[in-house]
Order: sequence, then C-alpha cells, then structure tokens
Amino acid sequence: MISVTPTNTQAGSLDLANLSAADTALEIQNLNLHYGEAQALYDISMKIPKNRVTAFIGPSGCGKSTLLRCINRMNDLVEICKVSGEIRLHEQNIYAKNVDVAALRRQVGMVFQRPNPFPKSIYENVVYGMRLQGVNDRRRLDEVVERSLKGAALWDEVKDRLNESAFGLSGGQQQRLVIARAIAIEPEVLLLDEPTSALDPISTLTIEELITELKEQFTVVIVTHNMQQAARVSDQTAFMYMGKLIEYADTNTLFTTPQKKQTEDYITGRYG
Ligand SMILES: Nc1ncnc2c1ncn2[C@@H]1O[C@H](COP(=O)(O)OP(=O)(O)OP(=O)(O)O)[C@@H](O)[C@H]1O
Repeated sequence: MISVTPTNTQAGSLDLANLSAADTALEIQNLNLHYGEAQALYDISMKIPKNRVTAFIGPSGCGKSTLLRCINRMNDLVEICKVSGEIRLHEQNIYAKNVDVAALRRQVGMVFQRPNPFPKSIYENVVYGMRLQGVNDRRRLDEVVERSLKGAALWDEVKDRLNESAFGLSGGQQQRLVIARAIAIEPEVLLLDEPTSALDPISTLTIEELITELKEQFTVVIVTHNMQQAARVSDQTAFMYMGKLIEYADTNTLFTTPQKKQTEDYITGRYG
C-alpha cells in the first residue's frame, strides 16, 4: 500500500536516462565520496534536468546532504572528505583542477536548514553578494532588492522596513530572505537543504509554493526528510539508501509505481 500521493502539478515526464544536453542542468557521473575511511557515496550517476525541482529523499544518514553539498563543492570545507568522479555543469567538470570555486558557488547557490541571515538590514542581506562583486550603484541595488524580494515572495511584507534588522523577521520570513539573498546574484542552480525543517506549517507551505515558482527561473535541487513535501514540490525524486542511488524517476512514478523493493518499503513507511 502506497501512503504518499503526489499532489503537485508536475511538469511532464522526462526520459531521465536519456536527457538531452539542452534539458540537462547538471550531470553527475560515477561520484564516490569518502569521509576519511568511511565511504558515504557509492558510484552515483544521474542527470538533473533544467528548470525543474529534483528531490533527494531517503532515511537519515543515507547521503542526501552529502550529495547536495557536492554540487557546489561545500564538502571542500571538510578536510577528510575525498571525492572522485565528475559533476558537469555546462559540460565542465566542477571538480577539475582549474575550477574557480567562488565562481561556481555564484552559479550554484545554497540555502540551509536553519535560516542564516547576516546581522545586517533586510536590504543589506539581499545585496550582500552584489556588494562582494563590487556593485555599489544605488539604483541597481534597489532594483535587485525589489526583484529578489518579489522573487522570494517577501516584498509585500518587508518593503516598508528594508532598513530594519533581518533578525526582526519571523523564521519563515528569514528563510525567504535567505532565498532572496541567494537568487539576487542570479545563480542557475539553487540547492535547498531541508529548507523548511525549522519552520511552522504555514511558513512551510509558503516556501513550498515559492519553490514551485522558482523553477521557472532556476534549477532547484532539494533535500527533504518529508516524503509528502517531495511529492508536493518535486518533478523528479531520487531515493537514496546507504550512500547509493537506488531509484530515480518522475515523482509521480516513484511514489505510485516504484521499481525497487527498497523504494517501496521506504515510501510505504516500512523503514526510515
Ligand atoms: N563532515 C562529516 N564528517 C564525517 N562523516 C560525515 C560528515 N558529514 C556526513 N558524514 C557521514 O556521511 C553519511 C551521510 O551523511 P549525510 O548528512 O549526507 O546524510 P543525510 O541523508 O543527509 O542524513 P540526514 O537526513 O540525517 O541529514 C553519514 O554516515 C554521516 O555520518
């Protein structure tokens, strides 16, 4: 008995195994990852389609966040972490020696589980990345602030208090501010690591609606513990177990007719 019913209005199904280059945002190939002696990812290969939402699901410790963090090389910050294999963005392996990691992280933005606004005003949080790039033209920054806050469905709530501290916002508003900060520099890919797990149900719903809008402009990859959330927001779902990619399919297909017994056991709540 399948307990999760996909409810989102998913984009039409894609042949994920044979995705054309034009439809592919990222291609992960034979990715293996070790933390010291312990292997956390085993030979992961998958194509992540453009302008869609891809969810990584699976029981705690299966490697979802590790895989997500490989996509913008956040794992570089972990000294004992060793990666082999490739992740290609525009045909370029992001693990190649000549890659500018700061530039990669501008193309591949990330939002974490807990909202992490900077101790600055709402306005300065949004323009932080622009200022780092040396942009100080007020009119241009004003435009970015309005566009990004509208894009993060926060503008109407904060337009009259842009110079107030970001810490005065609710948790859900802070998470949307962090999304506005991430999209202000116009990345191509947005990585969301359990973005609603610290939020109340209403804020969660707002962020889920936002994710569906964001895919028009960005490729979104989300890690979630919550299968209902994956079913609501994602177009494709990857089920991982013990560091392996067990099944990757359109969300509707994965939740209604899983091909692997491990997937079926997980989505029907038999383990995890
Ligand atoms: N910095 C680290 N150093 C050593 N081991 C790590 C590190 N980060 C993760 N691991 C290990 O890698 C494995 C995968 O962890 P990861 O956090 O990617 O799983 P997850 O599926 O995202 O789990 P959760 O849903 O609980 O967040 C686990 O065994 C974890 O203990």
